[in-house]
Amino acid sequence: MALPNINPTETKSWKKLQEHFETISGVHMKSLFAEDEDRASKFTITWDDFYVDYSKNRITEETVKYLLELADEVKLKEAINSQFSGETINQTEGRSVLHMALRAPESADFKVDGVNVMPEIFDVKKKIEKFTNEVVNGHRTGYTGKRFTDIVNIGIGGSDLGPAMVVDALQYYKNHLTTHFVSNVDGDHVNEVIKKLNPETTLFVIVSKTFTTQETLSNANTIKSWFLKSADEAAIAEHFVAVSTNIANVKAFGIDENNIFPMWDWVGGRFSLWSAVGLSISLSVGYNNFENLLKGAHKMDEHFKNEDFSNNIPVVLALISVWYNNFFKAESEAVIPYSQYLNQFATYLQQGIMESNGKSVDRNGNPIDYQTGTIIWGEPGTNAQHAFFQLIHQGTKLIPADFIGFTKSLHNNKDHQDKLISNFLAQTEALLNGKTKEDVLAEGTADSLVPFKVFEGNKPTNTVFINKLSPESLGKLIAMYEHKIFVQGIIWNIFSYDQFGVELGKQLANKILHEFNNSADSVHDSSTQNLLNYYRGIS
Ligand SMILES: O=P(O)(O)OC[C@H]1O[C@H](O)[C@H](O)[C@@H](O)[C@@H]1O
Repeated sequence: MALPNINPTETKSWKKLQEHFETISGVHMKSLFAEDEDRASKFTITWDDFYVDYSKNRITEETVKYLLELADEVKLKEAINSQFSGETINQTEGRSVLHMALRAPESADFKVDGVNVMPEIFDVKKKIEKFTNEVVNGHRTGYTGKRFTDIVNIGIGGSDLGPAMVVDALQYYKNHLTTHFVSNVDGDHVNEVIKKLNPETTLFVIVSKTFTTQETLSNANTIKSWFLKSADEAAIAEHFVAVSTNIANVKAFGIDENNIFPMWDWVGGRFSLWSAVGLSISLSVGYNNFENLLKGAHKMDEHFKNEDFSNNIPVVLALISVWYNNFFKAESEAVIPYSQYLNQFATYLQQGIMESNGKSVDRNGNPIDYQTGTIIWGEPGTNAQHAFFQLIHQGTKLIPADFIGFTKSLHNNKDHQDKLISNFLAQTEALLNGKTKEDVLAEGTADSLVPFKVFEGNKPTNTVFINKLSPESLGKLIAMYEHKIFVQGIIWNIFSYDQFGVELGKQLANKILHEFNNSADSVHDSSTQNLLNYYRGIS
């Protein structure tokens, strides 16, 4: 069965939202708060250890009502059911989209082509658990009998960003193994990592869903050659494992069959950290913590699937984002985690959000005349405050922002935590209220400086306050954004699970690479041709 196929701009609710927008776009949120003392609690969802306050948005109850009607009109509920029941909702690639199955309990029933996939998921999970325990406990050793000290994840895109972000985010829970990530085809990346490694004690995890990706295969081959300078071929079986759907290519690379961790084409690369792609997570924080990450994501799946839309965190966040994207014409959204552990979170989300929803044709293949995927960016607070917050506060662009914070710190330093959270709260308050001319004058500011010190305010934020950063709460948070992506793709009537837009550059790079060593027979524009000649002349 196909996904619903409804042009959102032709729905009744879209028209209502358009008219409603005209009445609300000039309203300051300050007055919305002043008019309704229950506003904050009306627009707050509490669920498990999540407290999500979306009251600091340019919305009223009427806005939410129309947005919820939009969700109904585009048949969001049906779409969610189609996804969870394993229908081939990735229609352009003819695949199901079932990363939720990877974090479901063994008793769950997720079917692809009528076959329950839970048994094979659990076979691989058991393999991950056994392998993790053997490496962490030192029962599995390198070719000279020494225990492993270092793990190198070799992958790119979805085979790198998720594991890298999670390993960094969960460093508090880490064991003695040092984990490295090699992704870029830039040889300086792999060589800098190699400098830190001892071949006798390093385990290499090659992660590539397709096992055809230029960057990953180049890095894997470079590492293999370096490794073989100290070890012989037989040692590869002890030091190299692979995660892939392409078993034939993995074997051709020389990886022992027992060292292959399979994945499936119904797991999109950017949603794959829950599969064996997360092997380096499991190795870094131990299998139990990896399980807890999955458990958290599963809880969010249940919330998303079963909760009424008005109280459904991913749905509400997605609708608010559509409101800004399509009515206020906001181009970007910032994600600001008040946790240094989430340093790579925005980078990770960029792939998930922008690769999924960066589309400009609808599900009929027709060009779209409304906005789709938002630009995502961000950095942890408080650092971000000292970098780009000026533009959010006083620039000309509207940048809705998600503020993510944790009520408890992991190292229990109350002094730092109070300072961190006071900033976390103060920023959304400042963005809401701004600072009036009267306030500025009352501070004794010279008249000539007043205009520069006035803050308009009325800048929207969502606050996602979570009890504490743990594998489980991180799993919930990531899954929250995954479902937000899905909801937006449904509303915009696009296919969120293909990424044909990354192919053209790859094809042309291969052609140019060929030309570096062969007489050129293809024609380029004069700019590209000059640059190519310039490189050939001096390289
Ligand atoms: O895991 P791989 O097959 O090596 O793919 C790695 C990445 O490369 C591709 O170009 C896609 O754009 C990404 O979605 C994918 O995650």
